[in-house]
Amino acid sequence: QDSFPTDYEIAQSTEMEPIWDLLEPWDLGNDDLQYYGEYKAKVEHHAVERLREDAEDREQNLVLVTGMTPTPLGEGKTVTTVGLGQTLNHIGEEAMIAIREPSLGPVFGVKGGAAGGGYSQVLPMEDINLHFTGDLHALTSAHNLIAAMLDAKLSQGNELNMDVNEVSWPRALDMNDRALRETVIGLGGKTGGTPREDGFLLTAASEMMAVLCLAEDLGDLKERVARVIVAYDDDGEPVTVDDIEATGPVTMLLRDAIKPNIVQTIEGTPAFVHGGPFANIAHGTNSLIADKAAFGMGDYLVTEAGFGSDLGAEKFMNIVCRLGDMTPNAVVLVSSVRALKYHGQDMWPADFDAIEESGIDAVERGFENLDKHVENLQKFGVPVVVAVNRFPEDSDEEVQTVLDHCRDDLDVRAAESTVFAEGSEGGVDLAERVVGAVDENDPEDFTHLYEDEASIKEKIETVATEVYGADGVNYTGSAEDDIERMEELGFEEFPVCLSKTFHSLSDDASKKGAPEDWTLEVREIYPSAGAGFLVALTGDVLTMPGLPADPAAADMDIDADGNISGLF
Ligand SMILES: Nc1ncnc2c1ncn2[C@@H]1O[C@H](COP(=O)(O)OP(=O)(O)O)[C@@H](O)[C@H]1O
Ligand SMILES: O=COP(=O)(O)O
Ligand SMILES: [Mg+2]
Repeated sequence: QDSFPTDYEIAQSTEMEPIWDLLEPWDLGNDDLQYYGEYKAKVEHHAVERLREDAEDREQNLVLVTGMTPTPLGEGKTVTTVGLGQTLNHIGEEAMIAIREPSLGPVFGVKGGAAGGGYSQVLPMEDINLHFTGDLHALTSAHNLIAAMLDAKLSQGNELNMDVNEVSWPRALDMNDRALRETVIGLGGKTGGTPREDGFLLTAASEMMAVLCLAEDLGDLKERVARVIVAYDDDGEPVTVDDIEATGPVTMLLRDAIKPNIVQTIEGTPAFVHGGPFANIAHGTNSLIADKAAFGMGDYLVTEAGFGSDLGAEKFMNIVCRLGDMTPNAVVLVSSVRALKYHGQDMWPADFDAIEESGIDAVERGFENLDKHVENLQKFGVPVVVAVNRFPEDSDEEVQTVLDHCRDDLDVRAAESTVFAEGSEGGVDLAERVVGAVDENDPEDFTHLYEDEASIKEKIETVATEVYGADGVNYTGSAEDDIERMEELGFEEFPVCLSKTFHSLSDDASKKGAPEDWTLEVREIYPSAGAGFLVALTGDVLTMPGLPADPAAADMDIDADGNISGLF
């Protein structure tokens, strides 16, 4: 691939339009936009409201992009989302894109940026992958203001009678720093506060992120912030952000972050890039505000849910579409030859690059994983289109084997996609099959996997058995007591967001394919009362990831003229 330019080189060689010129034909003018330089903007509240109203008179064809269980590098959902959005416009449809904004954790870690790649990127990729418009910084500050005000209450009179062992609000940082996973704070004697165990989670896993992504508008955001539970008192009663008098200042810190960011793709398609929850430790899709605004601008909205369909897509269907009252009209399942080969045998993610095998049988052995993801998605009653995201090292024969398997054995639409290497020229077959799927779809067929009235255990067990392929669920740690507390608090009707490894359909990262004869371990359940869902922790999933010994950061640099290298 030496000849192929880097993502950054392609981005730098693209002549971007000033964002005000780009958006003018899409009915967004100067007084609708808060500019962050020439190429980035936030959409003002009144314009979001107008777009929501405009959406009532438009077709709202919602296309979700998900994937099979990925290798540690990712299989191209963001690339496919951007590429498909570009291609739909290229073939004459009016399409919008909505994706999440990157976290510095993965940018400097293993996966790198989240602005797409090749000729299917959102721009300016170096801004978007670094500080963008400051939303992640604002969310980190908002999260930590709550933590600081909580500890101030705790160590200066504790008039709320908070139980020091029942504080449920850690600190946050937008960096993969395992050393901060478990900490002891309040040291230093009388002036140091109240000594207690604490820790950090990645900002993407903060309930502040989830609240931002599910809020309707600034007023709703404030009400949700107020409801966030940060601790329990000596009687086991919840203590909220409002109880510690932090609602106002925290919402004030998010007054810009709540406005959706809008940028452009390499081919000049407008794209919302807003909110950034991961799909393993959080719910995994961009803000509802961006989705609802996008529906007012185009007849198609292409949006991405993180990691495999067992994570992002399951949560999109069961949580986001439920809370946001949306109905997907088609789902694109991104597959790759490299991921299929990866699923031919059990292996730890770190051993991924050990795959040398080539040829058809190596690809065919991985079909078990792809088939399970297709089967899962069909349970939601939404038509599936498999995209074979072609990498440079793939042979025609390997790609054709996947297409034939999908069309002949699974009887689902499938298309080769080369939107990475070619932009919209490489996405026409995929886009046409997506349009076909949307045209044939009956939105009435869409269904959640469980009803609001189902019990908490029924919800967890439905996802575990129907989506992950588990035989059942084993509740360990505090899980049983937590469920009782959730029921006492009246949260039984909340949907459940399962936090699980993304390296496997199961909760064991070394298991590939479609693991059978296993039981899901759920060890803790806590409420995201502001977001409106419960979080169930499984296995050894980490809300504060760590950096590898050789992080992507080590290959990044900037010269005296500001030219960046190594960012991808
Ligand atoms: N067809 C492709 N050829 C080469 N590199 C690709 C291709 N598709 C994706 N990539 C690269 O793989 C990585 C993961 O892509 P991304 O779209 O972020 O995946 P996901 O969103 O599924 O995690 C990125 O570095 C991206 O540039
Ligand atoms: O939450 C994870 O998202 P990606 O799969 O797009 O990295
Ligand atoms: Mg992605």
